[in-house]
Amino acid sequence: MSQSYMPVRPVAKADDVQDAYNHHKDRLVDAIDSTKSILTDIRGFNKDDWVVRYPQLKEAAAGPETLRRSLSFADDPTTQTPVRLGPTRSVSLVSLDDTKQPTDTEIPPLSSDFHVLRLDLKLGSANSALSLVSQLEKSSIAHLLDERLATSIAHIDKLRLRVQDTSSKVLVTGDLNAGKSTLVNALLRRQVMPVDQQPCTTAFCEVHDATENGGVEAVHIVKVGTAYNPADDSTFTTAAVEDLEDLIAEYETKDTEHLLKVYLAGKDQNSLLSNGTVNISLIDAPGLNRDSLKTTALFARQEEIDVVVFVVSAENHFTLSAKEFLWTASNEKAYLFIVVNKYDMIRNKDKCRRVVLEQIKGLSPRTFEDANDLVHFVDSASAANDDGKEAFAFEEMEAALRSFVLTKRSKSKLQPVETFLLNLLSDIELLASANKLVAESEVAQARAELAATKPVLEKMKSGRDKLEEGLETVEEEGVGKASVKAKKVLTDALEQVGSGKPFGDLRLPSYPGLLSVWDYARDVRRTLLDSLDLAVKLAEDEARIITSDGVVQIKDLGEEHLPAGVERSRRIFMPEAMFSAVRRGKGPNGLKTRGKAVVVAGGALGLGIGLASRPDMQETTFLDLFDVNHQFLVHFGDGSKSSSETDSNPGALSVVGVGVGALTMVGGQAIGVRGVIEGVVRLSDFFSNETARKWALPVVGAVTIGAVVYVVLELPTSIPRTIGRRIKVTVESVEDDDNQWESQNVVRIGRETRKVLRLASWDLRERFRSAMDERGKEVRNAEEGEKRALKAQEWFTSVGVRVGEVRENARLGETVAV
Ligand SMILES: Nc1nc2c(ncn2[C@@H]2O[C@H](COP(=O)(O)OP(=O)(O)OP(=O)(O)O)[C@@H](O)[C@H]2O)c(=O)[nH]1
Repeated sequence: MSQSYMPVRPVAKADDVQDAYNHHKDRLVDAIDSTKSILTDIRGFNKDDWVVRYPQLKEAAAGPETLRRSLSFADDPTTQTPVRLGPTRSVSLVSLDDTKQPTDTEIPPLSSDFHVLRLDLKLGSANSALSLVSQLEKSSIAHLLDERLATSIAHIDKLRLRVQDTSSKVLVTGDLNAGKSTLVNALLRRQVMPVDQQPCTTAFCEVHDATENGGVEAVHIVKVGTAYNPADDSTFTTAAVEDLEDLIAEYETKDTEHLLKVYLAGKDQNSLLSNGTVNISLIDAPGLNRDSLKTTALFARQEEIDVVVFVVSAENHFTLSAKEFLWTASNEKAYLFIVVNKYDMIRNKDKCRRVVLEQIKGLSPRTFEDANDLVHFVDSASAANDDGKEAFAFEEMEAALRSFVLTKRSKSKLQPVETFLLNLLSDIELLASANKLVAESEVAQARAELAATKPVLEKMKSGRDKLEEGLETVEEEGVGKASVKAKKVLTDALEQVGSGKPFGDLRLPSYPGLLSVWDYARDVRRTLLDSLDLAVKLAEDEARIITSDGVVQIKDLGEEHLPAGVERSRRIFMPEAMFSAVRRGKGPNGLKTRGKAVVVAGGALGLGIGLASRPDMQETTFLDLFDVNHQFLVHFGDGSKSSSETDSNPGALSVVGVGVGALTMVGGQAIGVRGVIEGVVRLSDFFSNETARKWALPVVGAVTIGAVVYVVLELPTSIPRTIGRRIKVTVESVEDDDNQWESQNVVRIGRETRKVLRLASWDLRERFRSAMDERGKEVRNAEEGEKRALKAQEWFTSVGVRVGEVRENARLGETVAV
């Protein structure tokens, strides 16, 4: 008697397996949901908050530093950071402790590369791939990663469906006439499949619960070449369950394989189909022979076939076809469930068992290793009727099959999902911990940047008003000084010219004699006009010096207020360009200059607006020689200047005036109005006297000659005085004060000074403003960067925690007890 017949509470064991399976399944579904939510969150974070970096780990050399890896990122493969790889593939920076020899438990069991989230960045040859990777930007890698995350989420959804799928298919196959249909019927607790001593099963009969067909018992004959859909009756023809035997007999004569879907109602609660956890459908396959072998092998390979039950007759052992099938199937499915049927017919059961097991050992070693659970010796024919040890053996086999289905499902459906989840979670952990390191280093970097830029910005902010004040002061002081200086120089010059003296180092021409008096007057006029122009030039030169000084002060202000690293103004102040005209067109040589500016220096003179260049000022008139009107006014002055003075013609009174003037000046000094009146009275007395009248003519003639002589002799000194006075009067006689020569020049010099200083100030202000804007932007960026990196640091830490929780809650990685 075999030990397999010993009672081992098979049903209780099957229940345990079922419970374990259900727990395993539920935990996996939870883990799948949590992992999916983490992946979705990473996608969202990658999209909205942080460009997730894709880490690459390189193995360190073996030896005491086994735990060390170097971490780099796909977008920057050249920068490598030494890291320590934790047991769950979380990475952390290498610390001093890591120099110690790692213990066995610390050695990371997982490889350092990604499993699920691996990006296929290596395109083309190794060299070009390297250059490609280095060219990939952070964002494009993040995009690739996002796609990979999306694929993983889609895959996870499929896994969830697979884990929750309760349908399971058990293919019953074996040698011809081995009792497959009898076994299926016994498992169904109903005579459904035709049983005959002759080989009779010619079609694949897939038995389902009638609930899958709306509770209706029926046989669906699936049309060859169509995808079966129970809801679409164009994909099958229907027959009654009772007619199954006839149908199968009918197919016996035909060559093509058929698939029959058999829906059964009112199934036995204890049958294999009512598993409670999975809906098992039994497929009764045709007996194996040369013709059916290939088809059945192909059928068994289908993914939805969870378990292959191989039925062998204890009487015949394995045929060649059976061996071939078992060999192929065991290579693919590893474990097979073998039912040695018709065991009742065997007398020497031990020998039979030994021989059969020996054969199984050769054909499917792993099935042999688990023979107690996977190889069963039964009598299917009497299982239902018998309640003795045959029935017990059958029951045990049934329970074992149920457990095996679940165990197989655990291995074929749950285990791969669990492995996938474990890999995915450790990928997430690697991704999160590496990004956490990046975030940490970015926090540090942002803080370092802030430490460098914030004080500079603060200093600029607090110095802004001071700079503004300084620039205003320089401008106002410069303009003030230049104006005051100009006013003084011009006033002095005008005073001097007004008294007939030239200014500066200019000299009056020497008197060439009476014959050239006209030329003399012209030259004197020119010299005196040049004097005023010279004064203007001097005032301009002073303004240039003052402006240069101001420009230097502005430069100093720039040095004081502009932060290091900001480019200083490249403008070079050219004092000679002040008060200059920019002429375009013709160069000094008369050639056309293309758009090149020619600076004509020399202020008012250079601009052609000097007094000496004004034709109206150059004109020499008779009045430059004898300003009789002036003489008269000096001696009989009405106390006010007359604007008509310059253009009045000499009349009789003027002539008298000249004479009187001459008279009065004979003595070398003016005798005053009273003296003149007295003289006139005496003259009238004199002319009323006879004798006097006789003498009058020669006396008057002598006096006139004397006067003329005097005037002529005085010309070298009187002409400069006269011309100077006239020039002074002319430049001062403009009605509008602002247009007066002096004030006009003072204003012009002040304006030009202001223009230069303002330009320099504007330049500095602009530099200061843009530097401040830039520093402000840098500070803002660093602050935002710090905030973002801090958030990322926190977020990736939480991802690590969540991954740990998922792993722990689902008890992933623990061996599932079945
Ligand atoms: N004594 C005994 N006879 C059995 C047993 N199982 C099946 N038989 C008989 O063996 C014959 C063949 O049984 P089937 O169930 O038709 O065999 P099968 O493997 O389905 O045959 P095909 O599908 O036609 O290859 C029938 O006469 C059964 O009564 C068993 O365990 N003990």
